[in-house]
Amino acid sequence: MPELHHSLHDVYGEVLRRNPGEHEFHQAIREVLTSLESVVSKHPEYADSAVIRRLCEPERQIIFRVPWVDDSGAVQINRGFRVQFNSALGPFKGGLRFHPSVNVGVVKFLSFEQTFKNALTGMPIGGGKGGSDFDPKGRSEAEVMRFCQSFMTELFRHIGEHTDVPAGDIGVGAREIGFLFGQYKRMSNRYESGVLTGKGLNWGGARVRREATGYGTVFFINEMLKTRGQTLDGQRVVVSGSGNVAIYAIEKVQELGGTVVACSDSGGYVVDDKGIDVALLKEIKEVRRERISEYATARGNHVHASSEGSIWNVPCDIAIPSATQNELTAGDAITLTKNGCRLVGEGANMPATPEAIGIFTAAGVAFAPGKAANAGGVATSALEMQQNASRDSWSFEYTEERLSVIMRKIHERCAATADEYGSPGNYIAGANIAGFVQVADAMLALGVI
Ligand SMILES: NC(=O)C1=CN([C@@H]2O[C@H](COP(=O)(O)OP(=O)(O)OC[C@H]3O[C@@H](n4cnc5c(N)ncnc54)[C@H](O)[C@@H]3O)[C@@H](O)[C@H]2O)C=CC1
Ligand SMILES: O=C(O)CCC(=O)C(=O)O
Repeated sequence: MPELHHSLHDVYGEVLRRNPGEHEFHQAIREVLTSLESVVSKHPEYADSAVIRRLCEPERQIIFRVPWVDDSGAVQINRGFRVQFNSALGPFKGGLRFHPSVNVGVVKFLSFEQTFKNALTGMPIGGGKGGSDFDPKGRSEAEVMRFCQSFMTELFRHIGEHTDVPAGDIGVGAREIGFLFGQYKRMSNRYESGVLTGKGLNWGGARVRREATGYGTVFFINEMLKTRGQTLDGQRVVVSGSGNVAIYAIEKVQELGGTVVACSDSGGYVVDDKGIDVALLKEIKEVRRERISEYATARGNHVHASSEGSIWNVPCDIAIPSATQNELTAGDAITLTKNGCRLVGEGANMPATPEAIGIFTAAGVAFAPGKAANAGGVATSALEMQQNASRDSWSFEYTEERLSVIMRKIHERCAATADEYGSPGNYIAGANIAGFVQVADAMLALGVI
């Protein structure tokens, strides 16, 4: 890991001291600060005005108790979080994650990343993220509903279409957004469509929001390939995860001529050399909510399922990690590179460890960071907010075209910024610097707040 310029080193020291044990948050901050070296040497005003220090401190952090009654009548207690990181560009915006690994450090890293990602979309949205250590796995629909109602009973006083607009993330899809929206409506006595995004199509949701993160990631990868004179046609692709992002990334890769040969869940992975059958995957994951091993059972003998080893052992040209943070390690990066992988696009938030990124960079593997590549989800959420504000509903084709233009512009902006700051082809530097400059300039204009 490179040494930081002394002013950035001091900022990082303060982050470590104030946020002990929050490793993912430290990791996300360190990556951005490393990219800012060239910015502070060109523009010392960012260091002078303490804007970088202010940007590393969330505006507000909310932690609350979520009590609920399970199907056996026992009282369960979970912890709820919402970190409202930065609202210089607009209302806080970002998803809710329900997973046992959720803690304040994870939510802080996600909301910090979200701030830059949202800036890159070019939409007027600030950064936030939230969630709970609630584990939806194995819970009945009635339990999930009671949990969501209790969670919103506290959250509702902190959100609003002009304040903070949550959406889904791991463990939170259209079903959970429905329960959350229902409780918000009941508590506030307002049909405030713009308070949550990812809603169902017949109650204020936007077409393409479900597909947007996965499709957007593939649009971004397609732009990267174009700069190399290539297309997705004939490429062998591995996508980790089998949730919202993964399913629609797989769908779009195959629509554009690539073959996705493997996907996974937290229990293992499947290899299907004929190409993942997306309709079957949707049936298993979205309808039946079953394990990925069921895919192999349903598909027949040519599909190999494994609960040992790593999905990254499967040879591919392109890897799209779309499950969770730090899922792709240095060892995985070495294997992927040896097996001929030439491009990695992050569908998830921070799925590659810093060591893995170092290995890809040294090997000349093109690398797209999540805050740029997966920004299509939140960008389409902003399109949902636009439709809600104007009481409108756009067609699938029109919305997908808007998404593809947004992703092309994000790609152009990251590439141009990387060139401008002396790191051509480095999308990490391009994304971090472009996002930072936009948020920092807005913060400077708003005074010391
Ligand atoms: N849903 C969205 O619009 C967006 C999501 N993301 C990010 O994409 C990633 C995936 O999110 P979603 O698809 O929405 O969630 P999801 O809950 O729909 O799917 C998550 C998938 O990851 C798998 N998974 C979780 N932990 C795992 C582990 N430790 N090892 C292997 N697999 C694991 C799950 O089994 C599931 O297949 C997350 O990092 C999320 O923050 C990023 C941008 C937008
Ligand atoms: O659509 C949104 O507001 C949330 C998307 C999200 O959580 C993310 O980009 O990581």
